[in-house]
Amino acid sequence: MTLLSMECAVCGVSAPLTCTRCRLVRYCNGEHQKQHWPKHKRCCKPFREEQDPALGRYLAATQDIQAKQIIFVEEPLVVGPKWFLTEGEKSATIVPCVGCFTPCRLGKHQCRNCHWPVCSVGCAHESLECSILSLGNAPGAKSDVRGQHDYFRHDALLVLKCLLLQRSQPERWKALLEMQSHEEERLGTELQLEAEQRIVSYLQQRFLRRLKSNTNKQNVLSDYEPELLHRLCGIIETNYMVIELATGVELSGLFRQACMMEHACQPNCYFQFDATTHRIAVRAGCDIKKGDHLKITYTNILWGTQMRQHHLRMTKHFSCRCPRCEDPTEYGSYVSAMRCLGDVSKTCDGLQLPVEPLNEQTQWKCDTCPMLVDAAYVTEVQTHMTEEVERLLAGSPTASEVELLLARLSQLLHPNHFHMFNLKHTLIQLYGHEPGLELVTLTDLQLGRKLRLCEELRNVCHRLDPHSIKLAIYVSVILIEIAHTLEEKARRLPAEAKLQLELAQSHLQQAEEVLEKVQDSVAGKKLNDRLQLDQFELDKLMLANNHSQTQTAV
Ligand SMILES: C[S@@+](CC[C@H](N)C(=O)[O-])C[C@H]1O[C@@H](n2cnc3c(N)ncnc32)[C@H](O)[C@@H]1O
Repeated sequence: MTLLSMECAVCGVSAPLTCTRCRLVRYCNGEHQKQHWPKHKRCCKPFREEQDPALGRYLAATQDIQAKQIIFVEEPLVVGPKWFLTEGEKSATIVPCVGCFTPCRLGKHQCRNCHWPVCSVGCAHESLECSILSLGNAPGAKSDVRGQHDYFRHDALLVLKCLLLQRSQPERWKALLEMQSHEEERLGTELQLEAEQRIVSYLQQRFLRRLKSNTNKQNVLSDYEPELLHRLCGIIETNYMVIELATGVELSGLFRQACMMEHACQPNCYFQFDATTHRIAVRAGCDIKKGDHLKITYTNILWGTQMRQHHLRMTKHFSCRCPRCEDPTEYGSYVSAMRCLGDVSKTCDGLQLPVEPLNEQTQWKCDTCPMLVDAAYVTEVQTHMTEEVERLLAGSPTASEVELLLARLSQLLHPNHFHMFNLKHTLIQLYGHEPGLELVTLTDLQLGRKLRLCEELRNVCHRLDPHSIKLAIYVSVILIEIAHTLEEKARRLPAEAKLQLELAQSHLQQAEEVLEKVQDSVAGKKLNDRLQLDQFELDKLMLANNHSQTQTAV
């Protein structure tokens, strides 16, 4: 994907000059740049960097910004392999090429100098990085696989890439060290312990300490002490952004400006990557007013407040105080709400909500009876349910298995609770697709249930993310499934066919618009392909319906 037009903003010919302030608009000559300025100044670099004791550095709009407008585009300070690896990824036989990050088989091709895995013998990588990696004793391609996994720790490469900026790109190094690292908050935490074992001591023992005894390389780096490496781990953990390539490969990147955007549980910006240059484009997800902060979401906005807060505290070391976090109902979505079970003498239909949502130890109070429960009870129930839901969803369940768990959880949870949401989102994709449950075979009751579930889910998404900035994939799936259901209703009720088909068409158009935001992601592309087919099929259906109506009229 090319993020920016390469043509002159005035006459459209290929343009060599760029506006030096925002670097977003191009011109073929100075005359056209001058001519365009009265118009361009209304959107040229519409933000500035500011500082706040609680937030640190952040970005604020200096003028009104329209939805979808590109706010800025920037080069990465550093891009490297995925930062947070699951246990499975740590022991995978397919690993990123040390040169271009293309997935390659461990032991197939190796760099001639450092012996790290490469996609092909000709794929070169950065020479300084290669010379440091060549200080290690790489295991041979035929050696024990566990030994190879232990040696080729590609997540540690990201830290090495950061470290090498001190020599190769001093400007970027300076910008990197200005980033928030939360060094003090990390001291003694599990995150720091893990970083010590997996990254810091590994880089030190296998490569960096050997610099001292190597007369040619002694002065390559002025600082590679463990404290600096821990600081870099903190910077990465606090700031890294996930870059998803069209191939499905996930990389991690650090960006000077984009990483300054603060977190909010309802964001107003989103970003897209150029897979070739790894540049990032930050866009407005909705209209942004002058003075508003530019905000993205660092966590999963479908989680309830307690889980989001926990995740942000553990990884980013702050407590979010956005309006959603302060609202026990989370904008009326009730995604954390539990059902009140009443007491031994009386059952109750009320809902348990956190008294102080920002307090991890808060009590939960019923909105109908005086019943209070402790945070520990809620956490225990939630943890148990998380395990059950994850286990079920990991095993490609059938619709009836999902219905069973839903029925069980509905005794304890609000229908919109995030666990219920997850199960229902799976269910709408099973009704109409599961073998034996294709649309034509669904009973009217099942079809009606599918439609009701879709509407419930859409309502939750709208409350949490009214502009579908973070939930674009979820929302487009819901819209597409609504369209399928309406098409099937049209087939069953010829008298209403025209209306139902037009409604289906409008849902597919909405899905297309929502998908624009995620057009560069693998899931977004896949959904978009499916949407094109659906639109084609719907057009055919509409034509056939028009034709049969004309025939009837004649
Ligand atoms: C990606 S950095 C953002 C840039 C950072 N403020 C700086 O000065 O470099 C993330 C850190 O910014 C701070 N931060 C971001 N959003 C915040 C929020 N909503 N409330 C409090 N602190 C926030 C936290 O310290 C967090 O770990």
